[in-house]
Amino acid sequence: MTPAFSLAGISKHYPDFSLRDVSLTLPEGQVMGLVGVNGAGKTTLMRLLTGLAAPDAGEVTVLGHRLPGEQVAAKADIGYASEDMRLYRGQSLRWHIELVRRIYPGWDESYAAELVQRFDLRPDQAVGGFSHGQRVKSLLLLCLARRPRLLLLDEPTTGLDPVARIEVLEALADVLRDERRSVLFSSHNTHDVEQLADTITFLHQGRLVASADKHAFLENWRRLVCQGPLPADLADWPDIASVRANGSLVEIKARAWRDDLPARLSARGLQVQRTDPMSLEDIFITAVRSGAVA
Ligand SMILES: Nc1ncnc2c1ncn2[C@@H]1O[C@H](COP(=O)(O)OP(=O)(O)OP(=O)(O)O)[C@@H](O)[C@H]1O
Repeated sequence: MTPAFSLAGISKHYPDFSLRDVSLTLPEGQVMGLVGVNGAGKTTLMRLLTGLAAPDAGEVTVLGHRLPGEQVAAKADIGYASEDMRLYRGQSLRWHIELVRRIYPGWDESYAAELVQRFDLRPDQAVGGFSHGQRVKSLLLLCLARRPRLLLLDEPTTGLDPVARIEVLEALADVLRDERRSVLFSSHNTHDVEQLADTITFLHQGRLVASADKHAFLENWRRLVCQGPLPADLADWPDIASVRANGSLVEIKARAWRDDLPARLSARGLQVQRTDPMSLEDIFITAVRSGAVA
């Protein structure tokens, strides 16, 4: 099956920032969450996928089309919604729908009408009077009703108050459940992507820190609380991402959990007292600090 996109050895350099050697594939029909702090390179990565920016090295292929050469063909099937897209404040949502409908032949009129209902939007009100949440939902509607095969959503929940954030996430979850389209969805917030994504990719300072199936992350990472003397070489074990000792208590974060880890620790004099799963947020922070690379 053709992947929704693949990035092979991508680098992009700006004067004060570089995206370095990123290789990443999104299988068709999957939802990938792209998580990173401010300035991690999320928007840069999205812009490379839309053809708005060209890589300095590596290959970008979107829906089987090589970019930038075949970007016209690729763009017809990409829906991109980002924070800096603006609606015309004095115009209504209906006016915007008409504008986009005329540009895109694949526009699905009845789906647009369904999304107006589902997102609880007033199509005849000027969008300048919409709340931030309503504007985000309007942008999503204008993107989704084109029925693109690949949806790129750049931080759709940023700047929303908690109520609007939940509303947008629920609306998106509904839509994505129905659709099974390919989606790349970026956020600062692991909680947001956790609800929607099948796979999660962590980006930090322009590098891919880790990328895996959401359940694999949760399976592979564990926090262990142990008692005993700290073996000097523990931090070098390849399955251990971090070690913190406080007196005789030792906290270990394991990145490749296997059932034999407690026995191996015990053989070195460290008794495991408890083993806990880790949240995606904790996994992200630990992966970034330990410099784990996908
Ligand atoms: N056209 C450009 N020229 C110069 N620098 C750029 C350009 N575009 C992005 N950058 C720089 O690249 C870095 C990464 O920016 P990017 O917008 O990709 O990060 P981000 O992860 O999306 O951040 P945020 O979460 O704050 O939106 C930033 O330091 C930014 O200033």
